[in-house]
Amino acid sequence: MAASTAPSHLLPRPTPLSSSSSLSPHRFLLLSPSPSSAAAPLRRISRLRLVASAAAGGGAGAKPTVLVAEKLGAAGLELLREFANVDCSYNLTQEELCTKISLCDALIVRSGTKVGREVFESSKGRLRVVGRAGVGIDNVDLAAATEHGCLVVNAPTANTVAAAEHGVALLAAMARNVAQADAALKAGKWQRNKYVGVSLVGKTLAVLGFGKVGSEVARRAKGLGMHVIAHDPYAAADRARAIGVELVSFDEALAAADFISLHMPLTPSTSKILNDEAFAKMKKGVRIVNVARGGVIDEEALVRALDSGNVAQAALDVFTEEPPAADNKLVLHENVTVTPHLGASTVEAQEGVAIEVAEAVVGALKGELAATAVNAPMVPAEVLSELAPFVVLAEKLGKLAVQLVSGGSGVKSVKVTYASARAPDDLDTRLLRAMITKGLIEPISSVFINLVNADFTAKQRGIRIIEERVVLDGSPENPLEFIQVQIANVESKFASAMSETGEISVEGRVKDGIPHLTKVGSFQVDVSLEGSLILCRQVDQPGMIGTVGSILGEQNVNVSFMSVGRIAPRKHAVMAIGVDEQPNAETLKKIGQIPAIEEFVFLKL
Ligand SMILES: NC(=O)C1=CN([C@@H]2O[C@H](COP(=O)(O)OP(=O)(O)OC[C@H]3O[C@@H](n4cnc5c(N)ncnc54)[C@H](O)[C@@H]3O)[C@@H](O)[C@H]2O)C=CC1
Ligand SMILES: O=C(O)C(=O)COP(=O)(O)O
Repeated sequence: MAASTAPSHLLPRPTPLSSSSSLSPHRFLLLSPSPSSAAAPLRRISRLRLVASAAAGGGAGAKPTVLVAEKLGAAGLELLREFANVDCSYNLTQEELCTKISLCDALIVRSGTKVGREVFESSKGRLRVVGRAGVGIDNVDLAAATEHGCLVVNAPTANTVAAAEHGVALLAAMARNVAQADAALKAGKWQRNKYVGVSLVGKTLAVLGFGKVGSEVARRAKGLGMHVIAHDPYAAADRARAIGVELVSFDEALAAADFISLHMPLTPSTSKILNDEAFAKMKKGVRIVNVARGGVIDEEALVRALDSGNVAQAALDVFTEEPPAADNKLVLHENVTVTPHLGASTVEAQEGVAIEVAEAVVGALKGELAATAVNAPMVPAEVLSELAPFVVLAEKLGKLAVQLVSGGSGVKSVKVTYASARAPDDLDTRLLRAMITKGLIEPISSVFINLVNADFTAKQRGIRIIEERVVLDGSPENPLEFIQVQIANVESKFASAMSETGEISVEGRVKDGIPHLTKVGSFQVDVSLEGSLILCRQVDQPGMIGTVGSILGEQNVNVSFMSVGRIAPRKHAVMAIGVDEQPNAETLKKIGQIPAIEEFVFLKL
């Protein structure tokens, strides 16, 4: 099936098995099960599909359209062009971007384009992927992307070394007044005394943010003979130890540093982390390098600290507002060295970033895994392939359960039970939860649910999904024995679907790779979840299967599977009948008129 015609769904990220917690901006990847239509039998499912339909808005067979809004390396463009129509339109105004975006399936930006809520709203659901050709995603409204089911991917590794090298370049250039001396000499001034610098060797460098760039800066600074300490609340001490760096508290870092280098993302908790209070805790004459984000420094406070001499020098690659205003006091300050956000701007890094982001965007449009996803969970490929049939089962159980609710709405509390012989830590249920949510919500709304927006949408609709694990004895070879979906506090249009404890209850298993419905209410059944399903409760008596089968046969409705579950012989039984075609109203009426049939329901899978 062409990627452009594949239906797609996304799946959620690993969280504890407790609730439908909202997605947080962390690495992820999206998936959707292979098409579940008759054209793509479940038996053939070999892997899950990622996010988005490449054809969104483009019609069957149409190539997706990728808008590249900032300059991208040639190798990345080439990769994109093999798969998509590529529109390179640089320097768009917000208005132009919003106009164009409704015709695009993917958007690629660097740090210079603000991808705010209005962009997602203007896309009218067509935009499936935003690719950030770099690390920082502070210019992308992740909450809005998630709400609109749009995957955000970045290129987190290809510019690490470039950013670290730029940090070290600024550190050395600042310490030796390279930029100032260069400008003076070009202006005809030979000022050897004015530009006496300070040495790096033996000085203490505090790296704030010990991630990819921070640790590469630390490694290089060690090579320059500096004593390196780092502050990062989330970094592992052994990783720091391995390169001879001591992790310290924020205040300890500020107090001990001769040089401070910033390498954390801009988030609400790092915004203006270097402010008046922080500058007051630093050694007098400290020197600061920022190749992270302008917003992590309170720029006005830095001007004050520079003017007072508390901070001797700063070297800045990034600014709160980019480009900064012509009269920006930091840019004009004689003790500040500036570059125009060049950290990632090496030939090598830009080629690498372009390839990294193009691969992620194309992969996401094809429905493959996005290892660099930012607003959905990342699930290892081997976990995905193992879970594939269970993911299909999860969606179908959600779909069945919600169709059994009378009135079709009012679902507020859903309990999902996963029965498995595996240790709880060894079963990632995020995908399953997302697909159950998809199954529950899509039949009763017009919202498209994917891995990105499943938890958000459930929460928004007031649906609480409680997950529970039943740990079974036996071989943990299969990830799951069964999944049970129960909807509480609702009535059912098929009373037999109610469990003894009063919830609508459906249970399923995977048999030979095929999802099966194995229990409805308290009745055991066994019907493969393909096509559609008729559930009947009848008096258990001979000839029922034949009677119903011949009514369906009269309308040429093919029965794929039949199973009868009964509580006791000659009492009540529930018959589950899988059908390839949808019976018409007349046929369903005839089934309902069979005297022994007490109730029945037709369910679409
Ligand atoms: N100037 C430029 O052109 C470039 C800038 N960057 C920026 O550099 C920064 C770091 O990038 P990477 O190292 O690739 O990211 P990363 O995600 O590998 O590392 C960031 C680190 O900051 C830490 N962190 C988060 N909150 C913190 C806090 N309150 N205090 C201390 N540490 C905290 C995280 O735990 C993480 O270890 C990002 O802001 C990125 O946008 C990255 C590449 C190029
Ligand atoms: O990767 C990052 O976070 C950067 O800051 C690089 O930004 P750029 O892609 O050069 O606009």
